[in-house]
Amino acid sequence: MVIAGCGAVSWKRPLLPQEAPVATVTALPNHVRDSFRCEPRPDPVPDARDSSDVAGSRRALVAMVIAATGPTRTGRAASRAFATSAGHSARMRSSLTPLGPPVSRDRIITNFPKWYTPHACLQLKEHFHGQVSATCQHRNTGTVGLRLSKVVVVGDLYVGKTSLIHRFCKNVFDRDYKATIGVDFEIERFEITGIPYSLQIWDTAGQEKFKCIASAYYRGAQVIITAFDLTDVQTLEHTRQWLEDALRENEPGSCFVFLVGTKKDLLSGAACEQAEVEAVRLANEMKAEYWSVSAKTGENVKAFFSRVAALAFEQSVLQDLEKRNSTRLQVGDGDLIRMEGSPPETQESTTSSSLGCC
Ligand SMILES: Nc1nc2c(ncn2[C@@H]2O[C@H](COP(=O)(O)OP(=O)(O)OP(=O)(O)O)[C@@H](O)[C@H]2O)c(=O)[nH]1
Repeated sequence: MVIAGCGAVSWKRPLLPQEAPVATVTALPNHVRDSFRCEPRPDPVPDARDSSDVAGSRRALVAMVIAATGPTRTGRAASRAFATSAGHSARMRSSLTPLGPPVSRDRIITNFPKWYTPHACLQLKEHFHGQVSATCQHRNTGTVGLRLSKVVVVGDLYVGKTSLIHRFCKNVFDRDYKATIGVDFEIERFEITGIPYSLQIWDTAGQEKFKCIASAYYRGAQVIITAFDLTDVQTLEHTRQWLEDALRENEPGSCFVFLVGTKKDLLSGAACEQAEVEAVRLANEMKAEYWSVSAKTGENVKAFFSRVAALAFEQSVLQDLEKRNSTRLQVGDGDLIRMEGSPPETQESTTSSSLGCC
């Protein structure tokens, strides 16, 4: 937040749940500013996996608004909002194009990325599920390649959520702290076993006063990342509450959960090990996968997000296959296609042949 003089404050207006990143507004009139204060929860967030076109057009609109208002705004937050949104619209265009430009080489995943520690990981296996590999080989992944998986990053203020996302998405690190106001997001495109796949990574504000805005964006998450600062044990303790809040907005069992210790560069070997023991214990309680990372040095950042993308992708393909199979079974087993007067054997053979031909 940047003080612009005379009590005027440069704001990044909190996103409406259906919106993309937003213009920074300088010197908001009080009645407008009041309307941004914490209100009852806004409309439900549309599932990110189904709303890319809506978000894309809104994002383009927002970018235009920002372009129009840009010169009147001051402060770092303003330029950051502009840069971010412009980046979004460019990136979004390509993510909406099914056969868009190839992704950069370091976003291509061919082998299942490994866990950080086997003591707190969601899956020990080192290969994609057999069915997933076969489906991808035949390019038969249905709509998975066109979808976005929503990833929500939560945790106390100052733990390094924004820095982690920016290191991965933009390969930058900023030592100056700029609080996130409300939410922001990035879209990252991958190619996983030959199939295009995108993550929509939501950065939420850790400050208590913005929590009610941020929590409106938890819904529809396929992945929840709870971040804490490895040098501040209190932030680890608070992850339990952050996770509870995020899970409350989602279907039970529908999210992958990660616990991420940040600022690994600030700890020596022994101190880091000690902090990790505590974190792994909590990760197991939370049924989360644990990672230690450093946004400053970049250590483990790419490996971590690759793991997130692979797990989310595999789950999306499996869900898609399951949906297709259950649709076939419903058609095959339903009364609608039962042939009146057919003997039971004929009915059965009708059912199996209808399964085989779909
Ligand atoms: N040394 C070191 N500093 C870091 C690292 N990650 C973040 N920081 C610093 O920690 C401070 C807070 O980082 P942010 O990424 O803005 O924290 P945040 O969790 O997004 O904070 P909120 O937006 O308020 O929720 C900044 O000054 C960063 O430069 C890291 O890996 N190593």
